[in-house]
Amino acid sequence: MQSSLQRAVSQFVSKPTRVMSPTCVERGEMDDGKPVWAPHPTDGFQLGRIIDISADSLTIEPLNQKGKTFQAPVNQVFPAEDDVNKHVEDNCSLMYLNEATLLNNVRVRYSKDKIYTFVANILIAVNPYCEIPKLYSPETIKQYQGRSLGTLPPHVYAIADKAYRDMKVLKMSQSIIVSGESGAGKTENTKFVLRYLTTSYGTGQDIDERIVEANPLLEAFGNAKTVRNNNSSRFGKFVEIHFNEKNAVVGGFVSHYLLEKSRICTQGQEERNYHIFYRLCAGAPEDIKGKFHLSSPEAFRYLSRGCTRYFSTKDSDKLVPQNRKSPEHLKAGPLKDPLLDDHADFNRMCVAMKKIGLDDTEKFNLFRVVAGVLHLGNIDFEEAGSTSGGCVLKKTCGQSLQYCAELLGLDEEDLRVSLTTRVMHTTAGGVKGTAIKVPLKVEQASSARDALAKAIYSHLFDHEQELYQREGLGVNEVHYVDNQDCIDLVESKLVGILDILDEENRLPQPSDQHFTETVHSKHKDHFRLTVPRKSKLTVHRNVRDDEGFIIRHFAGAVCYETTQFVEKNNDALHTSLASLVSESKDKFIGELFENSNHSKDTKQKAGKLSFISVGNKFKTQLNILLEKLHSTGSSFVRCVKPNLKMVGHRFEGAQILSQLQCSGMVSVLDLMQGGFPSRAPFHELYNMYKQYMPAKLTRLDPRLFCKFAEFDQIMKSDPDHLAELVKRVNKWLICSRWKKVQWCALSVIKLKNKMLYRATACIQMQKTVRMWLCKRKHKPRWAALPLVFSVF
Ligand SMILES: Nc1ncnc2c1ncn2[C@@H]1O[C@H](COP(=O)(O)OP(=O)(O)OP(=O)(O)O)[C@@H](O)[C@H]1O
Repeated sequence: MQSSLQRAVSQFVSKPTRVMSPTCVERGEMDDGKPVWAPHPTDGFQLGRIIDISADSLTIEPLNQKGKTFQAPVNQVFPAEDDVNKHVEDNCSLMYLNEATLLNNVRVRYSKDKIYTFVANILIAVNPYCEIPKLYSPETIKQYQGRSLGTLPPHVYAIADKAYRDMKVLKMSQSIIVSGESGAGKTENTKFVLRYLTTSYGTGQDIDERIVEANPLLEAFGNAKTVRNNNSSRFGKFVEIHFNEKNAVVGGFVSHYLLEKSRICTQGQEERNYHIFYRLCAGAPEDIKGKFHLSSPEAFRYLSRGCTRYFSTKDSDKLVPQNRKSPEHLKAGPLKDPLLDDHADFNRMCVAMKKIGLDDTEKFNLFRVVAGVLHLGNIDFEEAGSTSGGCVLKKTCGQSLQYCAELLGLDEEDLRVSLTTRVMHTTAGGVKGTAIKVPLKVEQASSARDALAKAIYSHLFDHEQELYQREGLGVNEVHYVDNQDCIDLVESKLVGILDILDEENRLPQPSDQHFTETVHSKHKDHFRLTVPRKSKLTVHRNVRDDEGFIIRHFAGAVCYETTQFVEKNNDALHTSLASLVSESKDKFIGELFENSNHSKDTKQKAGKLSFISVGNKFKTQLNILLEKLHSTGSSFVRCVKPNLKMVGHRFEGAQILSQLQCSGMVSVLDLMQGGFPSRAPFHELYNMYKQYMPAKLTRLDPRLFCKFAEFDQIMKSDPDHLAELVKRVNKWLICSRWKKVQWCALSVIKLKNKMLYRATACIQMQKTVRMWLCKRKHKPRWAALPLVFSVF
């Protein structure tokens, strides 16, 4: 491998001949018969030869299909490397930097189980969907400690170590931003970063363990199977690791934002609710199962409408009693995933709970509430048949009501009444403030039940987090960012989609259709917003204009179907239910709702079903996250999902290419066109790094100082290599000075020769001019001489 010093020197001094984004045609390379990368519908790019060119397209003959040709736009054809099977650790060391060579490099590396690739200091991580031997072993962790980027093969550990060293040296907090689509590997890579930092730079105390162990519990309550990812995190996460003045890990801070609450009550047919529900059903010991009246997922409305199969292996499937399996599971068998196993994960989760300091009672309480939510979902309503227009509980639901009340510590009758009526306080006429009970219709009671389930579960989710805080791991809430004009469309005051939605929620009779129509009418000419029928996809074209809208995001167009938007935007729980749970005689449930806004708000605004905007919460959280990120240095990991089938060793080029484009990697390559991976004024770099350089080097002029090396390599935090590096830099400096001296001597000689030449030329010119002047002066006399001679 080329040493990084050499890389740095070649980058700044001799400037490698790189050919960048201009197409091969623009550079006149088309007629030398070299292979080029041309678009391919599924592979992203294919190798071919240019046969002909027209004004804006090229005729390409694929290398593997001689005689067949196709047309490709000029700007989508790129030069290929001479050896297309060659791969490099840092994509920037390729001769041609373009999206096709990037995709090919990532492809070749992926085929050799090299899932990580650098593009300068950004790490691309392709999800292998299988275990790669030794990739994350303790030995590998050791190898990366204190080693600079580029000295070892690309790895998420290298990024973690760089962030750690930057924090140590620059005395500034660092962020590692891990991005990618669902299932691309963000959670896994974040876990590896945590494991790396706590293993390498922990204090050896159990706080390190707790930071890592916090994950299984968070995942159990916040992750679910979706069609795109078996273990999809349905909440945003911002994990902080705190270091003391000796740069050792002393604590952590897990921030989360907006759990997907709708999943608690409904899921798509092939999706599941949160893992915890299935783990409890599959793995709970018989005594817990009995106490919490658990059975198969099929028996619970909140689980039965989605996929009811467990994740298990051949062996663990035998450990799950038959009566806990749904007919669907018995028929189709278990779901398979190398990292998921509901039965075993239940036990793993119990161990993790113990490790983070939860005792048996706390564990029992968590499970009890989860079971309570399941039984709550089974409560059903029917019309009362009286003139009140209200509803009553279905007779068959008596047991669910009893179990639910028992598990949540509520009075059975109170729960029944609170689910079927709403308390209103009179504001006019009669005695002001008199409470009256308004009967609820079947749909209203069902919505109230679901709202209660969501509120209980999300409070439970927040309450885990509080436990971490108590144990030295904290919580707060944040959100994520997108590009500016889209953000304005969504966020701006009054006309932004979120504000339009809030406005709709405040109407006496809000509706999803009216909200959608308002969005379209307020943004009729907005470039980023359009109606579903203009979509390229048939499935979107079937959506009516008042049922959705399309936003053209940077990453591509997304069709938002607006059914349930109004409902999802309201976090409020009606008064009677909110006070019912907050006054539960069960201490644990009481605590869950103790400091909740619901109880405060609903008391204050009694009389109306208050509105708590989910969208607004989102905005606030986003700003908090942005502020945090602004105050830190950043490193980036771009995760890539290799295929939609979620299997190993399958590289679907076209969709990987689109992920690389959307993650900005292609733009990064364009940025590198000049050969400089990053840009900073010379004096800033000089000031930042001079204290870590030997005195000999700091005396140099900032411009020269900045020329000679990759500073990261010379940082104090790389002590093993510092002496060697300084030696090399010195050598380079001597060489470069010697070259300068040689150049100076040559220049002086050249100048002397030039001066001599000019002096001779001057004399020659003087001679010529003088002779000419003389001749002119004496010409009359000289001309008269023959006449005088002829007279004599
Ligand atoms: N480095 C890896 N090695 C082995 N398997 C991996 C790796 N990264 C991801 N996976 C597999 O891919 C699955 C999805 O990864 P992960 O949950 O990290 O995706 P994600 O980007 O966090 O998705 P979401 O946004 O839906 O939460 C994992 O459950 C695991 O099976």
